[in-house]
Amino acid sequence: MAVYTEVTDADLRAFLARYDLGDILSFKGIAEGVENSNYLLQTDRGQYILTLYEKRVERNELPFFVNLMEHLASRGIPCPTPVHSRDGETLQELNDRPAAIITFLDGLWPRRIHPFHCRELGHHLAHLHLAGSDFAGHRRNRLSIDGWRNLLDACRARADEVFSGLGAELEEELQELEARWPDDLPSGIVHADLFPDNVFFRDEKLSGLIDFYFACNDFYAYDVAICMNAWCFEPDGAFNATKARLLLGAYRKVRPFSQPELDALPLMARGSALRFLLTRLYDWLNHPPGAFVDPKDPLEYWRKLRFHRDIPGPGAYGLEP
Ligand SMILES: Nc1ncnc2c1ncn2[C@@H]1O[C@H](COP(=O)(O)OP(=O)(O)OP(=O)(O)O)[C@@H](O)[C@H]1O
Ligand SMILES: N[C@@H](CCO)C(=O)O
Repeated sequence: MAVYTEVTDADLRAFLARYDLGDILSFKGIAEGVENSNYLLQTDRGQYILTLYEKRVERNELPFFVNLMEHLASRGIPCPTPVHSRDGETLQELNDRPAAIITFLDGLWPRRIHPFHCRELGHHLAHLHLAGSDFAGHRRNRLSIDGWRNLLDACRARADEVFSGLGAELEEELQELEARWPDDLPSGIVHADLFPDNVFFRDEKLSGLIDFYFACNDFYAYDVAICMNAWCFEPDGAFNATKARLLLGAYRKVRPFSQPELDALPLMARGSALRFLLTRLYDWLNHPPGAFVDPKDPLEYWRKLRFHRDIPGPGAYGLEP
């Protein structure tokens, strides 16, 4: 369910009068997604997504996200482009919410991951990192290591409701990451949430990258590790080294890893697993009964974290050192 704010035909007509998008052919709410209200809009000029930004996206950060999409799209990244109103604006108000119209991207997100998806992803992720390198905006990653401490503090007292001892294990893991987390790896704009439901494919080719609302400045290798965790484990929890090799191999052909980045990959993967474990744990412990959206499984990420903690080094990802 992702239509929190209703938009009537009259609201829509008044809103679209600010744009040069032609005649409305159809307009309907999109069920997928949880953060914002999204509508699919078809006019005689094409298809668009109208997003009304709900409470979880901070208003003062919207220009960063919208300008970033525009910048990346202008560099050839297959991401949505914000549509300008007649007076040149990309952000507007609709029904007391900030709102934007972005271009529609063709394709479907993969329900089942095949090796070719990982190769395509690695290639496009590296291009995204390169394309973001001359973007003028900056956004600190609030869900990086200092943010994990706040999240763990908020969950610590009740973590053992998931399993006895989880709280202590998380504390130990975070302390080790705090002691070892680097501060000098190559960094820049990262997507930070490039899960399969944010990546579209057509005919085995990547056709779209969406949902830039966690994008921020952080280590490139951390973004790679987020993808490895989200794409290279099988539904039964087994790590698929072939998928990782394809993802990392395609990435490094476009943007080679430095030796410190390669060495840091297992640590980045642990950090990235802890980040999603903690946000899922927080949601799992705090979701209201009967909420529309079922919380995602925190333990999936606990198992991933343990995998990366137990490997001897980045060779386990199928790469030459
Ligand atoms: N530019 C686009 N082109 C085509 N479809 C899109 C586009 N943007 C969003 N969608 C569709 O809308 C759905 C929800 O979008 P999105 O994932 O950005 O929602 P959200 O509520 O902002 O985020 P989250 O997934 O974090 O809850 C997507 O699954 C996709 O079906
Ligand atoms: N991709 C996140 C949720 C949305 O950011 C997760 O799977 O926990």
